[in-house]
Amino acid sequence: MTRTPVNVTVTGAAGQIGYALLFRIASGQLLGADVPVKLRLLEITPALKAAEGTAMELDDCAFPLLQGIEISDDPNVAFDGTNVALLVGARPRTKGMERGDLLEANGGIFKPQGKAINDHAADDIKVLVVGNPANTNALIAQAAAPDVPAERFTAMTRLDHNRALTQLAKKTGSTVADIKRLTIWGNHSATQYPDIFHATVAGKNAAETVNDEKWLAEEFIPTVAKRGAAIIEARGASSAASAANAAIDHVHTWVNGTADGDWASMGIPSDGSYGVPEGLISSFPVTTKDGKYEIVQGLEINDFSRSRIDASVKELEEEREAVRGLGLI
Ligand SMILES: NC(=O)c1ccc[n+]([C@@H]2O[C@H](COP(=O)([O-])OP(=O)(O)OC[C@H]3O[C@@H](n4cnc5c(N)ncnc54)[C@H](O)[C@@H]3O)[C@@H](O)[C@H]2O)c1
Ligand SMILES: O=C(O)C[C@H](O)C(=O)O
Repeated sequence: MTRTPVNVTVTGAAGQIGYALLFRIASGQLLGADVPVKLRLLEITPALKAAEGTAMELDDCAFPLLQGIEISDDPNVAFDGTNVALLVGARPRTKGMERGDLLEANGGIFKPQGKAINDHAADDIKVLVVGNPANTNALIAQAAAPDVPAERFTAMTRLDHNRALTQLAKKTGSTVADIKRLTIWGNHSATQYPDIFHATVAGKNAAETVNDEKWLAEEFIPTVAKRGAAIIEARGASSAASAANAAIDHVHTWVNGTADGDWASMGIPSDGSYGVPEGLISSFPVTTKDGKYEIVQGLEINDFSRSRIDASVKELEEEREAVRGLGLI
């Protein structure tokens, strides 16, 4: 194998998403079956032993593409020379915690990580934020990394995208492979807007195929937007394997490109497209090629979609104001 290994850092590596993610990265599913990787696991000090246990299991898989594992509780070490950073570890909301407290606690994680990325990561660094609130955590990390191009900081809405694909496939009696051009707009939260007006099912417009606005408004959108809470209710823990799968999809698509005639959803810094204020990290339809993404332009946004996109964007603006008020950006 002659290729230089790609350094991939995973934060929160001893957590449940970390456990579902690391083996897939090491097996080549993140970047490609011919791309060797070196893993850097970042954890808080009390979780280092658990991360070591995961590293032992990774060793025991004898993955041909895995060329090294380093474990650290220091972001300056974990992000040194890294090419792909998956920021998974975050502070969950606990009982009695207000939203402001949650944002502040996560600021204490994502600000130093952003700075460490700024100071130590490789020039081609790509960052995916998974830890919630993902869009605003990405904004915090980005603000702490002024030397890294802003567009390298992204937030995960691919799980929402995948959830929407399956719900639409079930409704239309098709398979997810039949569906193209679905979009998640806005925040990775209950205000997100899964949009099927530009989607196609087996080549036909999805909204026309469904032809059921009541289902769209009262079943599809709430099912997708509240799926995270439904999983927590059912499992007693938040989604892990499906979140890890979406992280794999997000980075794989970013690096390897979207298929002709299709697009994906990514939380990315807005350039002002579709009336989303510049700089907000909001989900858009994107095509990707050669490791770069572009927002799909020229989509007609009807009134039904407009009000829902605006509501989610408003929430993102409020989160941005809150972290600005806390001096985090
Ligand atoms: N964007 C999405 O679609 C999506 C989906 C599912 C879950 N999530 C979020 O992903 C995050 C992780 O979920 P999980 O189930 O793996 O949680 P988890 O609690 O099982 O694991 C989190 C890990 O992060 C570690 N951690 C905490 N602070 C850290 C720091 N400063 N540096 C490094 N590691 C740190 C913890 O020690 C823990 O091992 C949560 O915020 C969750 O809400 C997002
Ligand atoms: O961790 C959560 O709050 C839910 C998660 O973001 C999900 O969408 O499954």
